[in-house]
Amino acid sequence: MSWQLETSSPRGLIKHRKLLEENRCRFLDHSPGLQPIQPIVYDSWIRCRQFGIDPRRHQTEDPPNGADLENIIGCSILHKYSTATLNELLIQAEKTKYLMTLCDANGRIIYLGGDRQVKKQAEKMNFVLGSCWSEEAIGTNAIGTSLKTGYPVQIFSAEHFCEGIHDWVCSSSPVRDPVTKEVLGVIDITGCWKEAQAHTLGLVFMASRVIEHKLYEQSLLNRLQLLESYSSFVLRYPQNGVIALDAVFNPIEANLCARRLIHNLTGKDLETIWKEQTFTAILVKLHKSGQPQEDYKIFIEQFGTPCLIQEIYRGNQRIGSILLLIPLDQRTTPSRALHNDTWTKLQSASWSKIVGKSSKILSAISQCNIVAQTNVPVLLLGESGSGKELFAKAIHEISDRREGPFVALNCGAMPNELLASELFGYDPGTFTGAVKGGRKGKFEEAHLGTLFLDEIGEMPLRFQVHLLRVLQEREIVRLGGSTPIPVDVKIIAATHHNLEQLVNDGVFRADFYYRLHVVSITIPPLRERRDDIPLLIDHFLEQFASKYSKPLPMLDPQVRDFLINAYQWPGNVRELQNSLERAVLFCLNGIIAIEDLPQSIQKTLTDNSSWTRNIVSPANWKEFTSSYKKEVLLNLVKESGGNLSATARQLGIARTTLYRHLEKYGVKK
Ligand SMILES: Nc1ncnc2c1ncn2[C@@H]1O[C@H](COP(=O)(O)OP(=O)(O)OP(=O)(O)O)[C@@H](O)[C@H]1O
Repeated sequence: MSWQLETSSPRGLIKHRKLLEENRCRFLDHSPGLQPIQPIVYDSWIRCRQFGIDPRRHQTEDPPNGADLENIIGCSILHKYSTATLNELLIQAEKTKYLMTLCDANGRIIYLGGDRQVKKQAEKMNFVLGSCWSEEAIGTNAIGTSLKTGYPVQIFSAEHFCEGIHDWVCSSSPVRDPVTKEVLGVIDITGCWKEAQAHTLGLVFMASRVIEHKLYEQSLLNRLQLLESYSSFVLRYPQNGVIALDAVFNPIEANLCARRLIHNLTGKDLETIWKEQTFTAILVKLHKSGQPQEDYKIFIEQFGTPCLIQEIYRGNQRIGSILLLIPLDQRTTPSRALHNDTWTKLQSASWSKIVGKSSKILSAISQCNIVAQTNVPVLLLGESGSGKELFAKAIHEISDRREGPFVALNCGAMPNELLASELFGYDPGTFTGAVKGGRKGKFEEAHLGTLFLDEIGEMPLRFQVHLLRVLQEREIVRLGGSTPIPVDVKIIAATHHNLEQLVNDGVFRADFYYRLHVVSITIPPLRERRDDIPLLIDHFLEQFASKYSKPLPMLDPQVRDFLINAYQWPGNVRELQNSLERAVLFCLNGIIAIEDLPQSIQKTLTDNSSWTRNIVSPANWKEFTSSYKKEVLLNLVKESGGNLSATARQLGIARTTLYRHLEKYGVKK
């Protein structure tokens, strides 16, 4: 039988169909009439004819060499975020004698797993890591056809265009980019045709959905990081136009300065001019033609002003860029600044008062950078002494209200009867003994600025409704008065309580909670960001040495290790600050010993065995410094009576790893 004829025309296809009929085609079993072949297969065969593929082929081309392949896989974002899901599914695939693959947008296999025997058989058609399964390479097959059409497909036995693949059934589903919707690759399950199951297609479809969801989560994180960079630019270059562009150069955010500048120069708004002038395409072309650089200068004629582009990366993935428009009168300044900067640590002067470099504190700072640009209420959550007020002040200082007042009120420290007059003020003659001309309340004092309401969880229930009304109507009425006074105030509230719990307990109004909770930012307790402790110690030692005109003292290394790695800091930064102030005052010979610290800390340190037991866990072992690790190892081995298995268990490490550690840190049994 001549294969040449079979696919050259629709008639030929019918002949091909005959071949299927003689061989194996489940579609014929069910519909012996007119539609024996899936239309998707029919269309694919026609394409294969056009590509000039020889239907007698038995295998696809060889994969690229090891290094090239490693490079392809290493650069694949799809691979990075799919492997965990595929590994889970692989268990099922292996049991049912199937192979599971992930292919990139070119049809190249970048992940392959499954039953060893089946893998061996599949090698005959070059179904191996790195080989290409596009339609152009090997004709109709689920991987290539799914890529070509963008649909999930199952290709069964003789539906494959090439003879060498007729013993197989494969099911593939495309994975799309959650933002651009472009097909990034396909998930495929391949097995022997005799083991065919219609529901395999459902399985790959679900797998592709799960992976798309993971990619979506990542795209949200990318977007968050891009907006953080954007906020840093806005803060750093308040006189410049700043535009955030996504990975394919679409504008997603722009400051007022950029919008005004573009409108003045072009008479159109940013989005319109961007579309009309096809800037996206121009920038993509420019990006592709140039050497990969972190930042570069371009001239956009339509804006009539030089621009700088800063590429933004998350790990090694380019997630977007920031476009900085430089007005003609300050052409050189930002450019010089751009090149001098490290770009990654863009913190304004206000943040420099907040000591810390842990990821948790940096993430809180970034969130504050974003909310500072808006007028929505902010709720700061965190234990007492963790720095909520410091953050509230910083938000105020970087917002465009910084010229206005920052007014703080501790709702917990205020007697209930005085709360109303403190917040809303009173008119003359309201109380006996009150100030004669009446008095402004905190809201009026904070007009055009920020009102920080500390310990909001302590606010009496019946009073919350008044505050809610002010938040909604943006005006107050003084006690004893009747004229509404408009107030333009940004509210930052703070609490160490779990407000949701208070709402459930009926002591906090749900409507007030939701009004405050538009944006909540958590300031983590000090024990959860131990990276910050050494910085804070050094900062406070310097601060108090200078305050009391003493030489900079040294902290006993063992005490320092204990404070950094083990102590739980229930009073957070305030406790650390107060402890070190006391220590600087009382220490002798310039060395701070354990006796110079408060009793509570001394007691925990001397009760050595209990803190070792309580504090050491598999989760925090990795965070300890080397000298402290030795200390911990010694204590644990001692406590366990030399039982190394028990010690390894407590640390969550293997016995062999424990031996290595004991040797490394010089602990002898
Ligand atoms: N990251 C930090 N860097 C430097 N000082 C800090 C930091 N965090 C807090 N502090 C200092 O610790 C002290 C306590 O901080 P702050 O008053 O802001 O905490 P708080 O969470 O508002 O406490 P409370 O809930 O008890 O009112 C302040 O003196 C503050 O300056």
